[in-house]
Amino acid sequence: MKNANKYTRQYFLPDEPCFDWTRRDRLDHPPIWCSVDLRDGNQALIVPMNLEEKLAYFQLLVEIGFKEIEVGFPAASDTEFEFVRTLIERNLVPDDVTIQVLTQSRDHIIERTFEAIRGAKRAIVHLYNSTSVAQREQVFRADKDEIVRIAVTGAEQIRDLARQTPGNFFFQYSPESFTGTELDFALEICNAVLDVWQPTPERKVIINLPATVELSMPHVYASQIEYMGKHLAWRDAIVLSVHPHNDRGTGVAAAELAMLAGAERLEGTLFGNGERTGNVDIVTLALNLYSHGVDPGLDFSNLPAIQARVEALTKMQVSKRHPYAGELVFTAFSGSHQDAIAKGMKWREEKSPEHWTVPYLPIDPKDIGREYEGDIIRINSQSGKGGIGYVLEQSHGFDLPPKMREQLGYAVKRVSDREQKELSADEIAEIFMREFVNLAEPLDLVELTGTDAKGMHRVRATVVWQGQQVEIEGAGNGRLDALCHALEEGLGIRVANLTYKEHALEVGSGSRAVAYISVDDEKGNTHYGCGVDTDIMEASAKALVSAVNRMLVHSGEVPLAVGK
Ligand SMILES: CC(=O)SCCNC(=O)CCNC(=O)[C@H](O)C(C)(C)COP(=O)(O)OP(=O)(O)OC[C@H]1O[C@@H](n2cnc3c(N)ncnc32)[C@H](O)[C@@H]1OP(=O)(O)O
Ligand SMILES: CC(C)C(=O)C(=O)O
Repeated sequence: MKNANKYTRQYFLPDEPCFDWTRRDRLDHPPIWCSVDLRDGNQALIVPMNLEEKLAYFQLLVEIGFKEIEVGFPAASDTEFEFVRTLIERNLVPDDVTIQVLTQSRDHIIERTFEAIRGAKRAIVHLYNSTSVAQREQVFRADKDEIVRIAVTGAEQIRDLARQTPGNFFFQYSPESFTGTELDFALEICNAVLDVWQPTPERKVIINLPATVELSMPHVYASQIEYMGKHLAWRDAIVLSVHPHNDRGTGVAAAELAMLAGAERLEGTLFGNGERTGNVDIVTLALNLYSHGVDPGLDFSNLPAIQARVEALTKMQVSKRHPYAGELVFTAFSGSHQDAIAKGMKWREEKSPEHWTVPYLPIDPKDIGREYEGDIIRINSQSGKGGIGYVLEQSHGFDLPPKMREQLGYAVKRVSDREQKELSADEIAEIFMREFVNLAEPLDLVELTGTDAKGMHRVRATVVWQGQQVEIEGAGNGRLDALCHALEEGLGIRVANLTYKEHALEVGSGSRAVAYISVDDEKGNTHYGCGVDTDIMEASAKALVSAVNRMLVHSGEVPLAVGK
């Protein structure tokens, strides 16, 4: 990148240390949230929303719980104007919600704005003009006094029209491009506007300090906000507001640090829609607070539904990696993450159901309407036994012994790697059934009968072995032991170190039992099999035969001839 010297710093630092905010590590209450989706978000869309879409979006914002909503720039277009009139005339704004409208500091635009909000129960008139060095020089070609005059003239006109127009109006001023403005000039212009509006603690004015373009690292923005909070006049009659954008990808960090530095109000949008890289994302900010145990005062308990509505109305897509909302953000494909999540979920269930500390998952996906199944653990060739076993257990109810999970894990990874694809829970179950359950090759158990006498169990089994139907018999201190002896004595198949586990299969229709058996071959390698049947005795015999079949196939052992 040979042109780096083309760029220089465009932001300004306070001329005194403003780092009190660094001593705070946590936000303990939410800011006053103001959604600017219908204005800053809308003005950045390829096709801005129409009247019906804006009405539907407004309804969504109200449902989520926003109490301040910037509904548009009424002088921008007939749609914008009509929308504001519709909200007021159809009485669609709840009593506890204040709408906000944006205006430039130009006569006819301010007049049109007041026509739009005539009769509003509560409306904030938001005045802005650009104050940065770049905009003063290049866009307005005006000196500081002229820029202050633009702001003051607009503020006076707004003050006067508010007196003459029916409705209940509050005021907000933004020195647009604040982050590229010298801080003493930002103070001067805000104070000049405040002098016009004469706020009181009972009727405050909002001073909104936008990172119109994010020019610095977030700690610089925080220090700028702290400085303004310390030095603005009329301090007890001001609500200090921020409006971060995300040009450097640190909009959320900037907003959080600004709140540590004293910002009381925050303007942003759902999922960060907005000019260029977007406004700061309120969903992320709210859920970050939530993950620290603070109720954000906004309801995102059904985030997938909110996302679907926003995507349909804005025709914008939320990225698969978007914090909290993205399709993949609660998903682990990789083995060690899956293992830790599966163990963490179990630990929580047993030890601490009221607290959430599950590794790799900053919040409980269920709290925002996400599902565990299919959302958290997904399987591909990077996955491990823990995750694969977890998916099989959650989806199909098989609770495999740990060593057996390992064997299934390798079988599943092989398929995913070979086919280069993710495997669904049903595909994993299919591999499990095919490789481990009720196996009848090369040995097929056709029939098994048994008797008990004086603690001794005897079995007779009909099996198909090497293409022939054979009767075998054996005795032992249990049915499985007797069947092992029958296999050894009748077919020369020797098994050692048998382990056994069983449980009821609760997932799926009908009550079935499942048994897992492992046997060791002569080299000491362990082979697992599984049996499923309505009868537990049948299930365990099938599990043994399945384990033996896997041993025969995988150990490469040549069994003795029939009848030996
Ligand atoms: C950071 C932000 O997001 S700010 C909000 C930006 N949003 C929008 O612009 C969307 C809605 N805007 C619009 O529909 C149009 O721009 C309108 C209707 C407001 C104005 O339209 P027009 O007058 O046709 O054009 P335009 O916006 O180009 O006007 C630029 C003029 O306004 C001046 N101007 C721009 N902003 C302001 C302001 N806040 N206060 C006073 N004058 C301003 C410019 O200096 C320029 O002046 P000039 O004519 O002397 O050169
Ligand atoms: C009008 C202001 C607040 C704005 O949208 C911005 O600076 O980004």
